[in-house]
Amino acid sequence: MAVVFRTCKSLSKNAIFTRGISSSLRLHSQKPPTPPEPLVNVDVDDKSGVAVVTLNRPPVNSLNTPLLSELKNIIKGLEDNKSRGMILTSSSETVFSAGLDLMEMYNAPKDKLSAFWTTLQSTWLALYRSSFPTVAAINGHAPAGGCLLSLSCEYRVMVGPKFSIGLNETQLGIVAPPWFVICMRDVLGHRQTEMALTSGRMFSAPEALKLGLIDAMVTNKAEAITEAQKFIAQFAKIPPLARKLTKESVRQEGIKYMEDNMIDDLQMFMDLVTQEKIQKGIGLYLASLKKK
Ligand SMILES: CCCC/C=C\CC(=O)SCCNC(=O)CCNC(=O)[C@H](O)C(C)(C)COP(=O)(O)OP(=O)(O)OC[C@H]1O[C@@H](n2cnc3c(N)ncnc32)[C@H](O)[C@@H]1OP(=O)(O)O
Repeated sequence: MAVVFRTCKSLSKNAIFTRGISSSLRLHSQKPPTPPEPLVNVDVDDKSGVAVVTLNRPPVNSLNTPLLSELKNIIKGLEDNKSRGMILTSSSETVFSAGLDLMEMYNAPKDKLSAFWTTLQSTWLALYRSSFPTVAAINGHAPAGGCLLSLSCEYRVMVGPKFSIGLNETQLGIVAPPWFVICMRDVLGHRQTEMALTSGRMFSAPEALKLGLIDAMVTNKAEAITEAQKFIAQFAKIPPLARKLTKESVRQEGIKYMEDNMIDDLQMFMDLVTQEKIQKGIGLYLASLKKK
C-alpha cells in the first residue's frame, strides 16, 4: 500500500486514493479535505487575559471522550499560561450541553467505557480546582453533565427564561456519583440538593435563579459573556496565589474525594452502567430522544 501511495502521489498533489469494495484502486482528483472543526474553541482576550472557551459539538454538545479530552487540555494550557479567567459557553443557540454522551455509555466495550469515565474524572478535576476564576455562561439547556460543568465553575450566568438546568440522573434511572452531589451541595446546600437530586428535577432559568442554582439571569449570550467578564474583573486586584489557595481550601472536599477515590469511583460507574437493566433504560431513553 505504501508503495502504491508514493507512486500515485507523484501524479497529483491533491489526489486521494480509496479502496472500494472490489478492492480496485480509484483515483479522485479533489481538494484535500478541510480539517474538522475543533470540539472546543478558545479565544483569549489580549487585554483582559480572559479566555472564552466554547463547546462546539453540534447538535447538543454531548460530552464524549474526545471533547472532554480537548477541554482538559485547554484548561491545562490556560493553567500553564497563568490565565486570568475562563468563561465556559456553547456554540449552540439552544443547548449549553446535553450532558454525557449517552452513546459512550450504551453497548460500549469495557475499555472504552473506562477511558470515557477516567477522562470525565480528570477533566472535571482540572476544571473544579483550576487556579483561575471560572464562569459558566449558560446559553441553552444544561441537563446532567451540562449542569455539572456549570456547577464546577465559580459563577453561573444563564440565558432565560426558556432554558432549563439540573441534575436529572434519577429520572433516567441512573445515579449521580458523590462528586456530582458535592458540586450541587456546594451551591445549593444539603436540603435543596436532596430535593433536587432525588427527583431529578430540571429547573427553568427563573426557578434556578430563585433557588441559587444560577447567580444571574440575562436575555442573551452577549449579556451572559459581559456579566461573566464583570465577575472575573472583580479579581483583578486579588493576589492570584491567595485566591488559588483559598479556592482549593473551600473546594477541598470535592478535590480530595476525587484524588482518593478515582479507582473506586470508576468501579462504581462500571458496575452500574454495565447492568442489563441500566443498559436497557439508556437504550429506551436514547430511542425516546430520537423519536421526538
Ligand atoms: C452512572 C452514570 C452517572 C452519571 C451519568 C449521567 C450524567 C449524564 O450527563 S447522562 C445524559 C443526560 N442528558 C439528558 O438527559 C439530556 C438529553 N437531551 C435532551 O433533553 C435534549 O436533547 C436537549 C434538551 C438537550 C436538546 O433538545 P433538542 O435541541 O430538541 O435536541 P434533540 O433532543 O432533538 O437532540 C438532537 C440529537 O442529539 C441526541 N442527543 C441528545 N442528548 C444526547 C445525549 N446526552 N447523548 C447522546 N445523544 C444525545 C438526540 O438523540 C438527537 O439525535 P438524532 O435524533 O440522532 O439527531
